[in-house]
Amino acid sequence: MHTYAIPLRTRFRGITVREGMLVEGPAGWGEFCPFPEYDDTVAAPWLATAVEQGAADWPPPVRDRVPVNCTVPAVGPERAHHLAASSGCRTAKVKVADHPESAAEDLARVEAVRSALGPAGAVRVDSNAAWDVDTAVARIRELERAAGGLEYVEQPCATIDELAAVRRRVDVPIAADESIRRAEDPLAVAVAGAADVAVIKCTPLGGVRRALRVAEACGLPCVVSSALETSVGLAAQLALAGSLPTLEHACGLGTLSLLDGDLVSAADSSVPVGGALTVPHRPPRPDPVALENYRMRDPEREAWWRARLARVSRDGGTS
Ligand SMILES: O=C(O)CCC(=O)c1ccccc1C(=O)O
Ligand SMILES: [Mg+2]
Repeated sequence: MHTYAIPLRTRFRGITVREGMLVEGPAGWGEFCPFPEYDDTVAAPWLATAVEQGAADWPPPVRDRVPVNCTVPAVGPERAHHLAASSGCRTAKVKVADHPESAAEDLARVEAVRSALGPAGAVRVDSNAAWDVDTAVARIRELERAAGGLEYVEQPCATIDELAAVRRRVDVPIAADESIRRAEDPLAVAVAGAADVAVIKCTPLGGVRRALRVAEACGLPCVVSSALETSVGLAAQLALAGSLPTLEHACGLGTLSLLDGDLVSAADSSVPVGGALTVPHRPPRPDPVALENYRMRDPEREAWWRARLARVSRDGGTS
């Protein structure tokens, strides 16, 4: 196994360095990278995803290429314009509500992204559950105007009931992300009429096969989205995106550019070309030079990750 620490190019989700481990199975490598604040119970399905990948136990894909969005973090308008324009993607996902006074910056950012993509592009926003219902309704209307139309807004509020309330009051479609983390969640989202789109991440859900069942239970169009993995973990997400029976929206898997580097060779790297990624048929192998480059150098963090992996492999899945 290998423990890594890769700096982020821009702070994302409050983190500046992505840490995780690569673990080798009988048929390939998987990635174990639950965010540091997650407890062992939450981390357990992340390990299941890595174990499934290590067994190369993925369903056969039904498509070779997956269109992706470029992800625009909470940056200024010039940088946002550059990221969207240079991505080659026709869809952009813009992070908003990064801090309590962000409203004006958010409007400038979506305006810049729209001008970069042109009228034919699609702009979606993600507020990571930051708003209450009234704030969400007000902000979504302003953002929609500034963006000249929004494809959807991802997780405007924290709870399923709040999502349903916002959905009744705005015309912009609602996507559920954080509300879909456990296998029983999608049914709750569906019953409440809380969303138009389901954001599915196989990494926290426990693997490609499990996520496919979750997607089916949702009965909604799905967007497969990254958990900020390296190309090793992104391979599982791409296997999921490749095997969904239908795919109507660009996926949120173009996130490698948020990291300073990768753990595989350039040929195996999941960098979008022409706004799309290729579905891998087997897990990519880590590259020894890259592994050394991004090896975890802090012995305390290294020990922390090894202890976490040991605990979760021993009893994390059962307790
Ligand atoms: O969907 C994307 O474009 C990128 C993935 C992304 O935003 C993300 C990455 C890691 C953790 C949470 C999220 C999120 O969607 O909120
Ligand atoms: Mg999200």
